[in-house]
Amino acid sequence: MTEALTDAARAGELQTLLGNGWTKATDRDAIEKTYKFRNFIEAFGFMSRAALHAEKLNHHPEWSNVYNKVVVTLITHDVDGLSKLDVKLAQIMDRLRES
Ligand SMILES: C[C@H](O)[C@H](O)[C@H]1CNC2=NC(N)=NC(=O)C2=N1
Repeated sequence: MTEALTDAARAGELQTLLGNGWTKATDRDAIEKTYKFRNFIEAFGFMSRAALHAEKLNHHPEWSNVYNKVVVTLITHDVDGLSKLDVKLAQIMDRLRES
């Protein structure tokens, strides 16, 4: 069972993500980011690569795509809030975005 994000991780890794384009959702304990790409193929390529990581982690994003934009929300449904899996997937997505 995944556990809620610790206070230490909230002060550490989570703050780093919040300085890197992620924002806290206003209505629940989740983080959100909009990635913008040059075109649909690049956006969809990002989603395909992120999907493989999500499946491997058994941790899945809430997301949507319109043309060159991918809007991502990360939350751990099992704890109804953030866990270290959300931090991990956010870090992976940011890394994929740069590659
Ligand atoms: C049964 C399965 O392991 C769970 O439903 C997993 C799948 N993917 C998940 N993804 C997310 N974002 N949160 C979860 O709690 C979650 N739980």
